[in-house]
Amino acid sequence: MGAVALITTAVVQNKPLPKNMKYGIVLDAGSSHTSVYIYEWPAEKENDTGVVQQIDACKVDGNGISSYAHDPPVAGLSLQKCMDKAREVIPEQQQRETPVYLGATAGMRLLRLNNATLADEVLSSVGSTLRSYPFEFQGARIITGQEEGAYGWITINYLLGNFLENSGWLGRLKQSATFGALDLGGASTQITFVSKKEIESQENSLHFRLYGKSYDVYTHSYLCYGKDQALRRQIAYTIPDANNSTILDPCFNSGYRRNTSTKDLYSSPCIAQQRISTAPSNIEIKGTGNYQLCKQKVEMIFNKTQCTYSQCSFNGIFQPNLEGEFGAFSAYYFVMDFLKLTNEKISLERVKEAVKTHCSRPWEEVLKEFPKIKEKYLSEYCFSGTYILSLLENGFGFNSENWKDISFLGKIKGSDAGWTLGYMLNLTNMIPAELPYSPPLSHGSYIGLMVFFSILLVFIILTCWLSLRKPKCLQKGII
Ligand SMILES: Nc1ccn([C@@H]2O[C@H](COP(=O)(O)OP(=O)(O)O)[C@@H](O)[C@H]2O)c(=O)n1
Ligand SMILES: [Ca+2]
Repeated sequence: MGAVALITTAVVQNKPLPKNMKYGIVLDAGSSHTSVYIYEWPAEKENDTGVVQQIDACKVDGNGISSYAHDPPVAGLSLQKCMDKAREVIPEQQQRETPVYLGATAGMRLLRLNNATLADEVLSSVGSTLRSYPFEFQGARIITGQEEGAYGWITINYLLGNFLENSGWLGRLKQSATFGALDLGGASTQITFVSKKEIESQENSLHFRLYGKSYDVYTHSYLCYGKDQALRRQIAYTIPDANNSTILDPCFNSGYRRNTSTKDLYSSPCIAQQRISTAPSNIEIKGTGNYQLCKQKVEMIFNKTQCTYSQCSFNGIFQPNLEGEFGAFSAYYFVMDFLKLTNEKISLERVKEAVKTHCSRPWEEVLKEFPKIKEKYLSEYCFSGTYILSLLENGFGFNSENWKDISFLGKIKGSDAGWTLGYMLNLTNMIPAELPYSPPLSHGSYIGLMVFFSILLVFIILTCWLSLRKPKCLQKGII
């Protein structure tokens, strides 16, 4: 009876308390669109790694907030539908203590370069909408390219569980067990990885201490090298003169046609050096679908000639040798997923063949096969595939050898790969510099051991009792 009481007490007394969940909201105000992410984690475990999970993602209708520069109040209104949804997802009693962060990226960086006042107006418009909700508003700001790179790196390694793996004594012996992060947006692209070599330029160097381990990280954000801005630059290279308004473009499938206004094309600061005064006001782009020619045109935007460091990627930017494995996400994933090239066993040569084949397909055929995909996206996969290959190979220096080290990542354990999770983890101080104390036994193992020892105790008591009784019986028998 004593043993039964012991077991019951152990189980009842140590039953885990009902989970007290916490929530956080991050808005990723990208150049092409805004997404609202909702995260959830158990309050008592917030310093563990891998406990924060994305429970909802909502895509805001329309384009990115920078596209509302002509009418800033509408930028805030555009967020309402997704914020109303957040109010439905997060339990009412938790809403007041749920932080909301908005981080704007390269689209807003470009708007700020064009017109800082308009950029401020857009930010205050989205800020006042977010303040009108019952959450704890923590600010709406333009994050730096360095932050964007760093938080993307933190997100994927947190979700992959790499920090936990490195934190034990065995992990400390390992060289580089984190994944590098490759993020391709519409207006900028980031590359971030741990480097053993000296980082020669201060602005590309980050130092982190996470879960008791130090990381020296290289990062760079290339403004204007997101795929939408790169496409503009590629088109701007062949603007015809006033007498002729047609461009033959090898980066679009043959048979594809698109009209574009030069004013719109030239509105971006990324085209500053390519503007010509004699350009017609409207141009018609006609696709010719030729991968090789497209690649040649795309490569014109990488300047490989000047470098004041021991080595550079392009445009005179220092980059140490690539090290370890990489996770490529955002537009890298969307494009490669469409082209069915995310399987890591596919070699670089086969990827090139597949992009070449896609570029050579007539537009009519592509359109027939994918009637549900938005025409803007569908028409740009030839360019995007070619650009991704050029950026990775010609820009960052990947080759047939280390291509296998790139994994194209959409979601990791249910959460989107991107900078938002890392941003929230940092701002809520959820990643400790040192290893948090954790009891040597988990709840399950503790109960298991209690049960085991209780059974052992019963067994010992029974054995003793039997061995003490036996002689008495025998004695009785003799008598
Ligand atoms: N399903 C999707 C969604 C986005 N995208 C692209 O992914 C990119 C996302 O960039 P972004 O809006 O985050 O821009 P940045 O501010 O990060 O430069 C854009 O080029 C979109 O066109 C895509 O190719 N397929
Ligand atoms: Ca982005």
